[in-house]
Amino acid sequence: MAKRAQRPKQLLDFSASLYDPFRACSRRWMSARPEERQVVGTAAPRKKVTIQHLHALRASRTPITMLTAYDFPTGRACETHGVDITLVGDSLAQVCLGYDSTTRLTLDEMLHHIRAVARGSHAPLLVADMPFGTYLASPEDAVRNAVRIVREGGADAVKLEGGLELVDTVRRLTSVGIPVMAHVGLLPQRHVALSGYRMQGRDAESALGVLKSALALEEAGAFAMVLEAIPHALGTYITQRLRHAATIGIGAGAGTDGQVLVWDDLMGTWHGHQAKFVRRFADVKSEVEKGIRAYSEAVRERSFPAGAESYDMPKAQWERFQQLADECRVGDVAKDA
Ligand SMILES: Nc1nc(=O)c2c([nH]1)NC[C@@H]1CN(c3ccc(C(=O)N[C@@H](CCC(=O)O)C(=O)O)cc3)CN21
Ligand SMILES: CC(C)C(=O)C(=O)O
Ligand SMILES: [Mg+2]
Repeated sequence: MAKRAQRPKQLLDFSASLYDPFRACSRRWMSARPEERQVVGTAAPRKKVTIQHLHALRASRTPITMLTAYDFPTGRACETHGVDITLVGDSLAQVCLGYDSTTRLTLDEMLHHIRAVARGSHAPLLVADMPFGTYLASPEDAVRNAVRIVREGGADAVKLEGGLELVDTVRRLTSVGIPVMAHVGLLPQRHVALSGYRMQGRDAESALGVLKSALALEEAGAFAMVLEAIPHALGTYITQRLRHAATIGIGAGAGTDGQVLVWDDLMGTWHGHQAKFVRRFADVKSEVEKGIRAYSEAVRERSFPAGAESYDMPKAQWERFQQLADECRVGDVAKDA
């Protein structure tokens, strides 16, 4: 009895319900109508990740995994393989749409991709970047555009790049019930003003600037924040100074509450410049090459399709067809029509 009181009971309950697939499955089985059971099949459905769950993960020092997704299959992969937060990042401008900067992405383009991801990713918290220029003019403008991201896109929360200048906007969004993930440090949407994709907080003054932004954005209501390209000691320090907002690092060291990477960087399918913070966890690019090479070769040597990959016709029907076909003339076709 005394032993149990010492343990953070609530946190243990969270992790059990989140990660025990059998429990999640059996609960769904009990509540599902028969027609739903067919849809559910044998795969264990995951429980929805909430902001409360994320705070619990932070409190129990369980690292949070966030990964970008840009379409239905990548969204579904995040759902299937246990990612905590699916981010429809505006990096899609570069890695999916071929723009040279995230500043080129429109809200309508973003919405098109959020909707696709949302159809595949149900359990992870679904966060979407607000594209450049959709939250800067005024807090009202930000609310109007964030409402579209939630209502038309199906996102759970929005992410905004910026510091102190966004405090009013974050307060407005959270006050109307739109959860906000902040993004401080390197701000890719401002790469021109920053003279490139440069690490931030290298000297004491600029490090203090990042800390002030982080503290103010938490105070304004951000439930979490991305820390991008800052010294690892600063990433750890900010994480410790925040009272409840979860820090998700990308190039911010191992001391943050979680990590995020761009899908194509992780999979090894991004052909452009690779930042220092990227680790390739898979080599999908070479698999793609292998697949295309083998396919083209098989087509060119006529080994594809094989008999088993083609459709048969009963022999008698084929013989009858040949007779009919031999007698068939253009004039007959016109008469049929
Ligand atoms: N594929 C991809 N991955 C990303 O992480 C990403 C995108 N695209 N597009 C949007 C932004 C742009 N990002 C970037 C792009 C480049 C660096 C980069 O090369 N940084 C230098 C820092 C050098 C310095 O501090 O002087 C590096 O070497 O890491 C960092 C973040 C992050 N986002
Ligand atoms: C890299 C993450 C944090 C992002 O903002 C994006 O993918 O756009
Ligand atoms: Mg982004």
